[in-house]
Amino acid sequence: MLNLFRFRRNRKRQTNLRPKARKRQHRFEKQHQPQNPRSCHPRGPLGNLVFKFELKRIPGQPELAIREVKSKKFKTREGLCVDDITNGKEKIRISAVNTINDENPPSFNYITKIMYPDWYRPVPPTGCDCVGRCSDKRCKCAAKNGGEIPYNHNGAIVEAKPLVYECGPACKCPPSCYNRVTQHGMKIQLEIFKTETRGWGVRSLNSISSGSFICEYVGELLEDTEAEKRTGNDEYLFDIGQNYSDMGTGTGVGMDTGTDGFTIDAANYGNVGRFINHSCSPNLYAQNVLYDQEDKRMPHIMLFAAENIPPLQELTYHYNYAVDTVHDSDGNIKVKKCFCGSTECTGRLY
Ligand SMILES: C[S@@+](CC[C@H](N)C(=O)[O-])C[C@H]1O[C@@H](n2cnc3c(N)ncnc32)[C@H](O)[C@@H]1O
Repeated sequence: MLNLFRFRRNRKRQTNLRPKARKRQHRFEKQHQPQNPRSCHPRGPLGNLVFKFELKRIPGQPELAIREVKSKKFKTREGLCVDDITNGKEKIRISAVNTINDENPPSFNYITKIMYPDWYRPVPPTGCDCVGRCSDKRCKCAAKNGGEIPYNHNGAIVEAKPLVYECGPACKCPPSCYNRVTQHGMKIQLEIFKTETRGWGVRSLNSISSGSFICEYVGELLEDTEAEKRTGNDEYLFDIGQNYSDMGTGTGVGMDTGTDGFTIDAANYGNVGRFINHSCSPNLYAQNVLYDQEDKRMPHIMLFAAENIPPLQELTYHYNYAVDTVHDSDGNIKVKKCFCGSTECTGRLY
């Protein structure tokens, strides 16, 4: 009632105003119009209705992961058992968190680069001549990728490819070139955590957008014949040949290794990639990448986000085992149940 009264008084006063001032007055009145008593929504500065909502938690609804991460400082995080499993070897530290039991993560030698065999002599790839920035049309490396740089300007991979060629040491472009992504290493803050059923797993403290580079699968590079001798300890074997022949879709941790190929063993020497579990509905995929050498039989295995991933969701990829093809040292078929928990779970890892 009071508002209405003021409004009327202003209208009266308006008649004595000059045109410019009247316009201003009009605008003011429009913005501060009394509300329609039947409408419960206030009006904003432009006279539009403003709808306000209040979000209330359902009783018992769990806290959002993002809050859990942001509200607690690292040191006070529940279950924190190792501050940095990399011992300072990565640019970003990777913590280990165990809220299940008192176990610490298994010991292994943390490495950040693939360990090549003694006989290995890398053949450096030919580089591009792009002085300023690489572009789809002129860059020789883009040409190797089918005429386009496989990343966008945010560093996200555009699509999965059999093989991605990044610019390398012989290229004239600067380190900031957008065709250099995985070679700069991990950017996403990861942690390892103890799961109920699958040993240790990996998750991120931040949300991850689709196409982001997560980490490389690093370990000792072995010839398949050498890897086959490690059947008793095959939990961390990644068959590169399998990944390459599958045109970038398959992976193959612990796979039956074929001949004439290479395998990465991360059991004794490895990085955080060794802790990434299998899921039948994975949120990561393994991408072959070459940049520092030319041999297509041994590309780097780089893991990328296949979708947007919220904070603290476990990161997984598909190991791509063919069921009944994994054998123990006596030649018997090994059976391993899958506990990924996905609705699409096939029940068997191998
Ligand atoms: C590369 S390691 C992954 C890290 C492992 N969880 C650890 O604690 O070190 C692969 C092994 O993890 C376990 N694993 C991974 N994904 C699994 C799944 N979905 N179901 C059951 N076990 C799984 C299996 O023992 C498998 O051989």
